[in-house]
Amino acid sequence: MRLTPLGLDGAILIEVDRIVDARGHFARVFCADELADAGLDVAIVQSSVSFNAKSGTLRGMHWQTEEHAETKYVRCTRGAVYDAIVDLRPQSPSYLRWVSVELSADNQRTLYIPKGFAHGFQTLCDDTEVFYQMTARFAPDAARGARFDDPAFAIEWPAVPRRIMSDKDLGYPDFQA
Ligand SMILES: Cc1cn([C@H]2C[C@H](O)[C@@H](COP(=O)(O)OP(=O)(O)O[C@H]3O[C@@H](C)C(=O)[C@@H](O)[C@H]3O)O2)c(=O)[nH]c1=O
Repeated sequence: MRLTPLGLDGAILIEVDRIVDARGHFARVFCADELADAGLDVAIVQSSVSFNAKSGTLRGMHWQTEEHAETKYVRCTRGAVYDAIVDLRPQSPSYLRWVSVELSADNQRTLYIPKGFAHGFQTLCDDTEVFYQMTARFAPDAARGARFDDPAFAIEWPAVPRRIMSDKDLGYPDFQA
């Protein structure tokens, strides 16, 4: 695996090294020992799948507060997404900055998102599946969100003819820094 820092403190892009043969290829996408040696949090307690029927579906921006804060490993296992994260840790050198990466079934990348970040994605094609693993269990009372177009972050999203979003995600008030 190859680990590349993304410019926001602690956020990392994990890429695979493919071992190719006549059948196709093999690649490791997660190794607790190797990732822990690199300083990553590997204490995964839940994994979830998000299926998105239509291109232009946007979920986010989401996080959990305080003791429920979660590190996430995010992969796209079918189709492709534009994935965006925002550093919401006030003490961080990258506070309120965002980055995006394209994750797809083809590129087999994993986005490592530390605790204290908001996370969201927009699908780039129909029938897209996102698989993600977390180090904290889902805690609805600790779940928080910010609007994808919040001016405090000004994330640049790919243009789409129509964005498909939940009412919850459309309704967050402006983020209060
Ligand atoms: C996230 C989550 C939701 N749910 C339920 C709550 C609700 O009834 C239904 C759909 O929830 P949501 O609308 O919040 O799902 P969704 O918008 O897909 O939420 C996800 O968005 C991405 C961007 C993330 O980063 C994830 O951590 C998660 O917050 O599933 C669970 O039971 N467990 C979970 O872990």
